[in-house]
Amino acid sequence: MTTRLAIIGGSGLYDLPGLTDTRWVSVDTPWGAPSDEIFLGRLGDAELAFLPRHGRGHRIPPSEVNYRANIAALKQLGATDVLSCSAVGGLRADLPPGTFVIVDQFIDRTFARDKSFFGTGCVAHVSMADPTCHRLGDHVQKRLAEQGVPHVRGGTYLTMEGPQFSTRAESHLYRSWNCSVIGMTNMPEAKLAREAELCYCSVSMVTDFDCWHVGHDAVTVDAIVKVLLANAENARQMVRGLAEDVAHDEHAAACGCRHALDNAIITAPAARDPEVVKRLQAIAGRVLA
Ligand SMILES: CSC[C@H]1O[C@H](OP(=O)(O)O)[C@H](O)[C@@H]1O
Ligand SMILES: Nc1ncnc2[nH]cnc12
Repeated sequence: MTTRLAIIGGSGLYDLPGLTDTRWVSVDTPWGAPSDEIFLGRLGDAELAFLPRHGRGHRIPPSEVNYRANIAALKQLGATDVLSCSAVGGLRADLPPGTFVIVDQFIDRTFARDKSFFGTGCVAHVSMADPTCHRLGDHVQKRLAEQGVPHVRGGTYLTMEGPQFSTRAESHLYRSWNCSVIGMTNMPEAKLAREAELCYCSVSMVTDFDCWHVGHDAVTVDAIVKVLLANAENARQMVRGLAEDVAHDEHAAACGCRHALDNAIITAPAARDPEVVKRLQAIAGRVLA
């Protein structure tokens, strides 16, 4: 299996200049339409797909992003690896704005989103013990180090429902849970990537200190955008380098993420709903064929 990298661009990352053979393609999925058309292009001999999570112009709020359609569309286009880029608030004093965190754990506090491709007619339970791809994280870390970008390997991303930012009491609560950063989008994205057997790595760029830090004003969109604009080129450069590395990674095919469904489906074959199974071909064809 070849490796194909997809980038999900978060706040401030709505395009990916510098590619060749570029085009925007429209993709439909059994779960509806993704956030926008998907941008395809090449970097050297690497093929890339790019999807702006909130759509171009940032039209879609975090609770209304169709996460299932986004992940399914990337899978349908042949993506094997997903790099998720996000803006986050820092919940630790040693994670100031401008720091990139290669997240490796999540706490999911969202409650108004579709979180699984599976359901009545075909039930599955994938492991989320290690929700991100360590191999992909290695590539990201290497690139950020080469670029001299301040970064941290590992951290817990608290996903809140939003769209309002946290109260001060909530911010302190999440700090007491040892969370590193806070955002509104990585769940259920990471869960769905796992169900679709995609390698998933979240790179979160700290844009603010949320509202817990006595020495800093509470977060505003204005302040976030300023930091995003100042750091967007770091993110783009990292992505461009990563494309080549991922394309030539000999270990990719053996990655455990790509076998997440091996022991996950519990519904007996005879009890599966044929319509549901048909829909699931888009993301689970490997085990349901
Ligand atoms: C623009 S401020 C809040 C907004 O930014 C983050 O989005 P993303 O993860 O797509 O970069 C955060 O989760 C909120 O959706
Ligand atoms: N403080 C914060 N809370 C939630 N999402 C964010 N995205 C960027 N900063 C954030």
